[in-house]
Amino acid sequence: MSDELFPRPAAEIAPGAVHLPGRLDEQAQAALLAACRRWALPPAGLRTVRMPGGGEMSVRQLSLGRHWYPYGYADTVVDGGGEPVKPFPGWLGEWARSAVRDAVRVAGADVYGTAPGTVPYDIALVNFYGDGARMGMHRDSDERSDAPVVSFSLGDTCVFRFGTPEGRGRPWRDVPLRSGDAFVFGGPSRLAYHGVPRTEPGSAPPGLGLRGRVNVTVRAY
Ligand SMILES: O=C(O)CCC(=O)C(=O)O
Ligand SMILES: [Fe+2]
Repeated sequence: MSDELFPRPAAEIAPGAVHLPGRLDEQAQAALLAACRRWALPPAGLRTVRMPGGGEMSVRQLSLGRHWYPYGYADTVVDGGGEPVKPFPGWLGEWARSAVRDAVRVAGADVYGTAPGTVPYDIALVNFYGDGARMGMHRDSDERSDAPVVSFSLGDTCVFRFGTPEGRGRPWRDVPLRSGDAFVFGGPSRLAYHGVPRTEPGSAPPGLGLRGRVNVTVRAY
């Protein structure tokens, strides 16, 4: 990005886990945020997720293509009002495939198996982090597909903690994700534990007009 003091290079954080800084330019960030604001409206809009143990996630969420609930996918908001989930937009799948093609340039042609750029992405989870929201260490393991997960970040910078498939503890790496960054994890890291221990309130680019952080993770079922 043009306002970087030092350029942040693309980096492989763990085998098959690639940070792509500045993947979305200002215009693409604004377009994705505008779409998130439309998707956040009811029906099947932004909601507070209740965990089976009775607690609530501090991150508010919505789904596209398939509705995620703890722990599975459904066609309707089965743990809420029962509405059909909003469709997954084809352009978002194209953005994800394009990020995977870039990740392959960093991590190597074989890391995600064959033809990573042709993955039929059909699900997105949109996460909204207000001040103080966080996401505990978890694996994205409710999908049947082993296609790489692609995440796009908007707004406040966060610390993205990326560990191993073996357990939620160390070793892990803490990667700052800024507005416009993408992060791709697949291959040997597809089921790695990851989470967001904190965001930096007020760190969003001033021009974006967002207080908080939005993350969009694109997945194949
Ligand atoms: O907010 C993030 O960067 C990560 C989100 C995440 O891990 C998820 O939605 O499963
Ligand atoms: Fe996740």
